[in-house]
Amino acid sequence: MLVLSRCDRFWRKLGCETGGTQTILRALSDCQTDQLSSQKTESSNKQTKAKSSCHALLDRFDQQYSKELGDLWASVRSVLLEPRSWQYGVMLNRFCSVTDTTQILQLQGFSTLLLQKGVTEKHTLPDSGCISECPPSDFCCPTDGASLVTSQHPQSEPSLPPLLQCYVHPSPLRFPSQAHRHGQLKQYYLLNAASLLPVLALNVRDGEKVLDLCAAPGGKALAIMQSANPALLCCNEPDRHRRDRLAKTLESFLPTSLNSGVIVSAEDGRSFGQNEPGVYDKVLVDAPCSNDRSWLYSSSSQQGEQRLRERAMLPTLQAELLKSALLAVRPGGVVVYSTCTLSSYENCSVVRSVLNEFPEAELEDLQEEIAFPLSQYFAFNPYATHRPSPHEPSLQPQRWKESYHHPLGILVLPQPGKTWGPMYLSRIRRRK
Ligand SMILES: C[S@@+](CC[C@H](N)C(=O)[O-])C[C@H]1O[C@@H](n2cnc3c(N)ncnc32)[C@H](O)[C@@H]1O
Repeated sequence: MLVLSRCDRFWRKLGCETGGTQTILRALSDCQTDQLSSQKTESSNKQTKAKSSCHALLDRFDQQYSKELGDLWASVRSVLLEPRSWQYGVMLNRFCSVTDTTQILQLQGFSTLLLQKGVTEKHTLPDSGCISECPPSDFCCPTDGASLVTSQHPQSEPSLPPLLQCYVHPSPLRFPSQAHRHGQLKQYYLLNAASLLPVLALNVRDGEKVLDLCAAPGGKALAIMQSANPALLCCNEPDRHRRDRLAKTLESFLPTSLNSGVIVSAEDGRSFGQNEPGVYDKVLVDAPCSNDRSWLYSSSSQQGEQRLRERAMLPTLQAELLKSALLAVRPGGVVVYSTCTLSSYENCSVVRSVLNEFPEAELEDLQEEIAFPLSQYFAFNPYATHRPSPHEPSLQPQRWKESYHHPLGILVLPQPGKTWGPMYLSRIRRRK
């Protein structure tokens, strides 16, 4: 397996020279040679480098998730306990040239995962008048260099066709992260591809006002900006250090010409709805949660115990954030609630309690829009991809509220070969 992160030379070339496919291919070939020679050392170090999981958390997960997921827990558990099997997604930045990166990704066997509206539509690029019929791998006008927005000119016209592009690899090949370079936009963002699903469910349209209530470090805010041109994206994060990270992420990926439309705020999300009632068309609540993947690798047993104590408090905070979001969204607008835990206490129980308190809130189905079309890439909870037979009455939204066992959303379950997730998402519309 080729692990590119070990190949500094290659990435130095990519970062500095940003061009010339030949240069990149030469560097790639150097990299492969280096990689082969390092494989022996790597396998001999395998034992010492393995992360160790926290017993207290694993015990708790075993107790809870074997009940909640039944037989599926064994395979989810095997993925969570094997970080070397984890896949990584590479989300491209539409605000700079990604042609070289795209070529490298394709050479490495990556393929596009998510193609959003407009991918095969004809787009007129305002600068050049050039009409490009965009293939999945290249959104820029292929023949007209003038219309290419490059990383050397990061402040160029941002009104490119919205297109959320994420590349994934069938094996756990990790693409290296890009260093921050002053005055240059980054070409891609590494993420768990399941993180894009809440953004797809939010389905932001050009000109909408959007609130990302819990925004740091900013991955989903970036994905929103890749997928549409909102009139306003307010990224809220109360934690100072995390807010600094968020600001840095936004600065590294978005041209300054977008600064007036993308703002950072520092409120406690629980009071946002009261302070700005009915202002937003769409609100994302990517809630603080017990992040199963990373919590499992807590640095000490004390940290693990501490997290278990925090875990008990999370559902109350999450419900307050979701209620606040429902106040902040306009009548007819949409709220997406998401977490990266498998825990039903932080997922459907939170959604259920808020739906019960908000008669004007209506649960929306994500099966047709997300789970069915994307089940080739992601493993969902069985309910999400269950198609009722003609004789089986399908559950109507009203009945979902009453059905205790319905997950009230969809859950991405890490599985061997589809290691994305955990990611829970639920979409709620505020009635007019
Ligand atoms: C799961 S992370 C968000 C990840 C982010 N959406 C992304 O995609 O990069 C949850 C965030 O919620 C923030 N948070 C915690 N308490 C909050 C509160 N009361 N109001 C708003 N955000 C809060 C945390 O500091 C954390 O940064």
